[in-house]
Amino acid sequence: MRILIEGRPGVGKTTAVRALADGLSDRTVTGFTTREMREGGTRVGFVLDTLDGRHGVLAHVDFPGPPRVGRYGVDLGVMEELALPALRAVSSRWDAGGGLPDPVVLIDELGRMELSCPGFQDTVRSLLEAPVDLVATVHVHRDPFTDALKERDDVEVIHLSQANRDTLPSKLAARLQSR
Ligand SMILES: Nc1ncnc2c1ncn2[C@@H]1O[C@H](COP(=O)(O)OP(=O)(O)OP(=O)(O)O)[C@@H](O)[C@H]1O
Repeated sequence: MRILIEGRPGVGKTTAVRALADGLSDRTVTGFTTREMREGGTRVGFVLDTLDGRHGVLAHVDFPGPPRVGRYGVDLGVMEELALPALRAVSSRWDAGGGLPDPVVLIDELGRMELSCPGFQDTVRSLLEAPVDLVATVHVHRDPFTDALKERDDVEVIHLSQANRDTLPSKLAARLQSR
């Protein structure tokens, strides 16, 4: 199953992915979420949390970059050292055996900062060709990488809104648990 959860900024994508992860007790869940970092009411950056409890500052107004995305410098080391290992943990299953059993990969999100890491784009492409279930959040605006994913026949796009954000995680969990 390959699912993209598409939603506008702040609609509840991270909250939905965390709720989905909590609902997948029968599956091995791996991946990451990203959340805002605030100081005195102002957003100063983004923190990346892996689903196995590691975290790092992915982007910050004080980081020089490169790359820079908007006001933020991105620390690609956080993608390479935290995000990519969390995603590649499943890959040994088809490359060499011995990877995670019955994995579901959760990615929050396929955003501009994350996609500024070339290795991340490659890893997502590999995951889409692999025998793993994948659920990723994605922004609504146009972008060549995410537009191509949304157009694939084997990818289901679900639009997240205030109307379905409370019920979607348990519905998706039920679909993924029963596989
Ligand atoms: N189902 C919900 N019910 C009530 N509040 C919610 C719900 N989902 C999210 N929120 C609130 O909305 C805010 C944004 O949520 P969240 O960070 O999950 O959104 P997001 O789409 O991931 O945002 P971003 O685009 O910044 O990544 C948070 O304050 C969160 O508590």
